[in-house]
Amino acid sequence: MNLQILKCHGSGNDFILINEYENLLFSEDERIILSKTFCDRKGILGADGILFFQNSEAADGKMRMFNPDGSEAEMCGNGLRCIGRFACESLDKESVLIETLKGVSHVSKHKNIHQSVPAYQAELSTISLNTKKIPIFVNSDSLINEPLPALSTDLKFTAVSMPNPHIVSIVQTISDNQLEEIGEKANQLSDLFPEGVNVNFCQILDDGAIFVRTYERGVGLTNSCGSGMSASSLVACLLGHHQFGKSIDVYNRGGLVRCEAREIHQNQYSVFLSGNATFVFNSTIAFELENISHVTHSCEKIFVDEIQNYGRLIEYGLLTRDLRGNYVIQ
Ligand SMILES: N[C@H](CCC[C@H](N)C(=O)O)C(=O)O
Repeated sequence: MNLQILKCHGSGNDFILINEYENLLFSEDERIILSKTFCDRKGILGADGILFFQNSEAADGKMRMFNPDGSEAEMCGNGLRCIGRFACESLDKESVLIETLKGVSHVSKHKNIHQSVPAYQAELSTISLNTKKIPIFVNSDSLINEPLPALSTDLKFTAVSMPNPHIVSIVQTISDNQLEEIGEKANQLSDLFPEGVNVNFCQILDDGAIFVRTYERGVGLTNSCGSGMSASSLVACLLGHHQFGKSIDVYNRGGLVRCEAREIHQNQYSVFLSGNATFVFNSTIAFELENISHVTHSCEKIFVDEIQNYGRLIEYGLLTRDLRGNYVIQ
């Protein structure tokens, strides 16, 4: 079959977007095969996930997101901005409602985060600190800045459902090796995290910004994780490092986003995640589902200006701040 795809990214977290708005193209098993094959970075494409844009009876459109290991996620913050932009442009709207596995999110075009880098804002509002909702099997209703000895002898964690599962640790310095070790261990402990978990290290920077690095369930270390940066911003407010209702610059290996956590009612939260939704290329993929190992693709359009403008944003980030979270001389 020949399949049109759009490669896109949110803060360096990259996705293959497949438009099924007019009609569904794949069975459930085929979606798993596609995500494992097309996301494989040893193949001709490679990505942190596949986003299926579908029709919805409850909203303007629906997002289904699959990780490279074939698992489906309840939320994908960076992907939500990309699908939100695709929906706005396809439906000629400035804002849309996007149905996800466990809720509906508002996505709207937002003020640029940097010249010529259009930004979109996604509202993550299906959030819970209840351990049963995450789920994490511990003997308490919530886990707020507590040790998890099964993972680490010195770090403390806060568990939050976005509604995909996250744990966040506020750390002094970010070690990729330590994060990867804890991330792998956490996703092997099914008696603690029955549905796996995304693990986030969050560094509070001296100018009020934060730096977040994430080991993603079903992926591993990624340039950034939208729901992880949102979870980390919420936890930074819960632990008194930041104020609810104020925008936080969130730096990451893929660039930067802005998050604003709000307490809507007691113990009910929303996080507004603003950042780029960059289109990279359109391509037609030719393959046979029966023998999907043989895939060819012909690139129809490369979004050169968008790629260059986002690259300048990264340079700016590097000039004013090492994206690994430390200041460098300007
Ligand atoms: N790996 C995540 C899904 C993608 C989340 C991330 N890419 C984001 O932007 O939120 C999970 O299994 O929950």
